Amino acid sequence: MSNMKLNELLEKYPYVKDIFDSYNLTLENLDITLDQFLESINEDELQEHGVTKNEILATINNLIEEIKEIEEEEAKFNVETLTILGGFDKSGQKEDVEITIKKGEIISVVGPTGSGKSRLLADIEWLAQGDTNTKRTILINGQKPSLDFRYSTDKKLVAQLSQNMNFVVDLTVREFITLHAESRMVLNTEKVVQLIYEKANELAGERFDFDVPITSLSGGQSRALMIADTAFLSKSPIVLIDEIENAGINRKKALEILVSNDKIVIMATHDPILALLADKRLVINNGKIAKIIETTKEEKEILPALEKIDQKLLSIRNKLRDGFVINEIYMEV
Ligand SMILES: Nc1ncnc2c1ncn2[C@@H]1O[C@H](COP(=O)(O)OP(=O)(O)OP(=O)(O)O)[C@@H](O)[C@H]1O
Repeated sequence: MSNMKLNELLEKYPYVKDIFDSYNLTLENLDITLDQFLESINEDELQEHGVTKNEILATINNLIEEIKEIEEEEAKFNVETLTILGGFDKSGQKEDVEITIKKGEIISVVGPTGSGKSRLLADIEWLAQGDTNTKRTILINGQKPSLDFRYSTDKKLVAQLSQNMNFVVDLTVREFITLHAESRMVLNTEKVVQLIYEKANELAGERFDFDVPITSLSGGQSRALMIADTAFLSKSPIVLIDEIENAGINRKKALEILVSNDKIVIMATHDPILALLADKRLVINNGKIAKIIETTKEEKEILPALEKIDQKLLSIRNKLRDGFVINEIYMEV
């Protein structure tokens, strides 16, 4: 380590810069080794900070060890595919499916109320191994996953945005996001915190302040916050979304920020727009995946028309909310 040039060291481990900054050490020439740099530091300068060269070196080594451990953990996190092996429907009939979802795909889950959409998401979240009421099995990269992921609170393979988000901790919005960003060791915490706050407000119907307690947020605002938080801070490669449409938030924007090339997004929905935004939809009936439909080109083409109808409905809803009487102008679709 001490033989590494500063520019290589900082490129590989940018956090090391924070250690130098904390001792007010200016890095002028990055083309020298860490050893040479430490040798060049004035002893008096170090005494001011009550630290020795060896202690600085040890701090750097510890930090790098921690980063390596995090990177090894993250490698276990790489999900190329997720496979659902069918179990049994509500009547005990075999669910004859095997579906493999690839990284970068968006899948919607549709079906009547009570048909088993949330159950499918729960099976995925639990990484079911024939041990839920559906008897489904979930494989990751074609294999049985480590079930440690079930109980891990910080290293979750699956991030779940469920229908009800109730906060119980006594933190402000700013404190909540900052705490999470710090635990994720993101660079530029302040910037990320600001970004999440802004995005959450874009998604939420009504704006909320940075310094309000999270317990005072409305259902829609809480979900908007969790969506933005998941989008920018969660490393989970699989994101499950359960009925985003009921929260009164901007659904399309929410999906835009959640979807990224290296994630699998699976959402249960009653909303035709969200359903058609997906690459494929799983149709659930009586507790089983009854059909797997690839979204057709024609279906994608009718999306703008559907969005127009949706906008119209939204504006009528807002007029009603604001106490207006609806007249013919608003009824023209
Ligand atoms: N294959 C199955 N075998 C046994 N029970 C099942 C199966 N699939 C779903 N269920 C059960 O059926 C009930 C309704 O399922 P679920 O809540 O998932 O429906 P849903 O489609 O999400 O409904 P909604 O649209 O109202 O949210 C749950 O109790 C669930 O555990």
